[in-house]
Amino acid sequence: MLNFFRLAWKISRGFWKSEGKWYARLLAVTVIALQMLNVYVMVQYNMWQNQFYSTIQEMNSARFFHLFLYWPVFTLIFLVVDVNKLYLQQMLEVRWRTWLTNYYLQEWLSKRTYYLMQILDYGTDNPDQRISEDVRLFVSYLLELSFGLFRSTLTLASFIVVLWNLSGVVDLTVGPYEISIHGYMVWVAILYAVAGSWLTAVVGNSLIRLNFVQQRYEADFRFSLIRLRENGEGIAFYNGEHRERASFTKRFQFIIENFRDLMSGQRKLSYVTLLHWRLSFLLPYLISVPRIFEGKMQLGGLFQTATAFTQVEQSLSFFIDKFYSMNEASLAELQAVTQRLSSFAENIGSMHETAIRNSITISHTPGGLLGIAGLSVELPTGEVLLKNLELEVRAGDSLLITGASGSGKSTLMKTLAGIWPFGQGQIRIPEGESMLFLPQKPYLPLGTIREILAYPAASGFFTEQKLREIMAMCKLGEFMDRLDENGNWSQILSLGEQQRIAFGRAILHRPQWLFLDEATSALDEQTEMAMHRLLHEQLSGSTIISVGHRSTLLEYHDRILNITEAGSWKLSA
Ligand SMILES: Nc1ncnc2c1ncn2[C@@H]1O[C@H](COP(=O)(O)OP(=O)(O)OP(=O)(O)O)[C@@H](O)[C@H]1O
Repeated sequence: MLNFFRLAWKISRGFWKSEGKWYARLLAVTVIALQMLNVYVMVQYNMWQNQFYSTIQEMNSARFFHLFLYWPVFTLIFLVVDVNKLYLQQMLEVRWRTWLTNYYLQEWLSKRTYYLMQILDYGTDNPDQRISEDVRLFVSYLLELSFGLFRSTLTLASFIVVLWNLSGVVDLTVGPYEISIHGYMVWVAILYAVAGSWLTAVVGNSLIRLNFVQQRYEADFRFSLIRLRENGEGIAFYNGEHRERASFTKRFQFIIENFRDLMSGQRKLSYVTLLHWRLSFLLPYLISVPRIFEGKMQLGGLFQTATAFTQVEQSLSFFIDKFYSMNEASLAELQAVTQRLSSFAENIGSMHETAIRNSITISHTPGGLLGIAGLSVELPTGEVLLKNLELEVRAGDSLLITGASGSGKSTLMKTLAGIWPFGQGQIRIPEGESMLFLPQKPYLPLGTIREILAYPAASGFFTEQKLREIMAMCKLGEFMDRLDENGNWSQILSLGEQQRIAFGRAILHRPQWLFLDEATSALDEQTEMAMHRLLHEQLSGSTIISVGHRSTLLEYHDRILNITEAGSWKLSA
């Protein structure tokens, strides 16, 4: 239990010390103050009841009606306090969740943690679920349980003494008959609850749809996060983090907007449910008041008991529902969520350490030169893939990297892109020159073909005419009329078509350095040659470094780096 509090505080403290801390603290203090006010007014109400019934016992009807005027005042205070307490609690929840989601997104995207987690797999399952579902549950459960515990403790302490001192048998008049019914309040309560449930169902109807939509938005948000995890490599090659971030923010916005509608709907429903709850205090009085005027009964004690009983019963059921029931266990769920979030944060930390430990130094130097000195590329296990590579590639050169399957060609490309941290040596990157990496399986973001072609630039970056021209060159003419069609194109297009889209992207972006990692593997030899010819024509000044198996590629490259057995290599012209 102590460990749970420690972990929960570790996850929470950032928010309570963040930029918006004063507003958050003000919201929390206001909710607590409203809760205290609520309990205070409840005690006043209970005292008012004493006076009220004494007046009835004295058969002083004038004073009775005078005291009765206090009831709407109490009711109004209860309604305004309770409804707004919930609303403010939800405002705090929205702010806290937004902060915590942004925090985890920032940590997950920084230092390419999302990609390192994918290649190292230190046991963080579904990071997307941690960010979308667990953060939501953590914030909502923690607030609900903390405020609920506070309120119930205060109420229980205030009313348990009252109930202890008041008890008795309930006498009831039904028409001409006087009967004593044990459990009378229970029957009234059951009927009243059924009526309340029906009314709640009618007023709360719109909440069902809103909840449904909310779940869909949550799932959409989660799915977009899953896509980043699945396509980590492609996004890392494109440095597409900023575009991904924009897409996440947009989807998260839908969640928050719908949640605001939910909050308004819930506010309406709360007026009904809380009015129902408030009326339940009046009901026993209304039923019994005629007999008091007849002087046949002294019901003050009974109704006081009823009020105190309701308060004590509700406070106690909070403990039972939220704390002691291990089946429904909100606390158990909160503990699990806390555990999942803190292990996720720990794994992010160890990924950041891995990135820092990276002993491959990448520097940016002027002069249009890619220089590699003493570069050894390793696997996370320490196994060496490539030993002591010395290589210089000048602007305008072209280099083909060959070698048996599994020899480490793709890993060398990842190292040059700066996304593979395992190994030693120095890489000098030409300063201020644009670089583009095309992997074997291109990354296609969700959206239209126009957005996909422009990626990682924004969709409006290139003119329609330019896009059509490039599509014609890359033999993608059949999709020209579908430029603005939304779809999961990575599922629709063939790998060859996807690779031609990546070529189109390269020509659009005109990088000074282009790295192709088996980027034409799915094309037939003729189309492959046509694509390379196109690159040479369109990007004549660019340096091209390719990984490939086919001999047809030799024609388009000046030099060959062949990775041979056990990490050795050979450079030939
Ligand atoms: N994340 C990883 N963890 C452990 N081993 C890895 C990881 N990524 C790659 N490897 C291993 O590194 C070796 C080199 O892989 P790489 O993809 O660089 O080979 P390649 O020469 O490009 O192969 P191919 O020609 O088949 O594409 C392979 O044995 C592969 O199993």
